Amino acid sequence: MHPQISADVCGFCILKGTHMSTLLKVTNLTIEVAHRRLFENLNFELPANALTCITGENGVGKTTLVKHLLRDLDLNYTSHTTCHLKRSQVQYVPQLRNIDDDYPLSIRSFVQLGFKYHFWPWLNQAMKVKLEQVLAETNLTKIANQPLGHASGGEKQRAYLAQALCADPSLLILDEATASLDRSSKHELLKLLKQIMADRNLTILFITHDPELIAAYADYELNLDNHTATVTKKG
Ligand SMILES: Nc1ncnc2c1ncn2[C@@H]1O[C@H](COP(=O)(O)OP(=O)(O)OP(=O)(O)O)[C@@H](O)[C@H]1O
Repeated sequence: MHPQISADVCGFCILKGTHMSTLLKVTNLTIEVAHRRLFENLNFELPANALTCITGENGVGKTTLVKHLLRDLDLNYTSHTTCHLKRSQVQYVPQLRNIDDDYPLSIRSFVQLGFKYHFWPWLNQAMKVKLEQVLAETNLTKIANQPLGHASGGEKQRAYLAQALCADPSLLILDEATASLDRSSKHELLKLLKQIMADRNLTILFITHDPELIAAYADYELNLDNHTATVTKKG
C-alpha cells in the first residue's frame, strides 16, 4: 500500500507570509521515551526542496523525533504523519561512526555499499558509472582508492554523504554531520550539501547546534523546545 497523499501535503501552504511546498506534515504527535514525554501534540510541516536545520538543546529529542518519523515511513505512515515519500526514498546519515585507522575498505568500496537492490555481489556497468559520478559530485575522486580509515573528518563525512547519495534519495537527513569538523570543513560540507540539493532537487534535514551554519545555510529552522516544534523561514 502506498502512503496516502493529502491535499495539504501536495499543495502549498502559508508559512510566515511565504509560499512553500510541504514535504511532510506532522499532526498531534506525542512521543514518549522510557516513560518520559518528549513531545506533546507536536504540529509542524517540513518544506520540500529546502535545507531545514533541526535545532534544540541537548536531549530535547531531535534524534528521537527523526527516528520516529523514519519508523512512521517504514509503517507507510500513521495518522500523525503524512508525506508523499516512501521509506526507500529517504536516507539517514547517523551521528557517530567508529571508523578506526585499520578500517579495511577504500573510500570507493565504502561508498558503493550504498547501492540498493544488489542482485549480484558486484556492480553492473550502470552502477559503476553512477559510482564515479557520485565520487566526483562529493569531491572524492582523487582519494577514492585510499583507505577510509586514513581519511580526514571532512573526507569521511563526504564519504558517508556519497554512500547515501548512491540510493538516489529524495530526502536526506544528516544528524550532526559537522560536529567533529573544523570551521573550514564545516562550511565546505554545507556548501557542497546546498549544491547537491540544488542539482538533485533534494530536501535536506540537518540536525545541528551550530548557529553560524544555521545563519549561513538554513532555508528553514525547525526548533524543538519545551515539548513543541516551531518552523521559521531563515535568510
Ligand atoms: N531508547 C531510549 N531509551 C531511553 N531513553 C532514550 C532513548 N532514546 C533517547 N532517549 C532519551 O531521550 C532524550 C532525547 O534524546 P535525543 O538523542 O533524541 O536528543 P537530542 O536532542 O538528539 O540530543 P543531542 O543534541 O544531545 O544529540 C534523551 O534524554 C535520551 O537520553
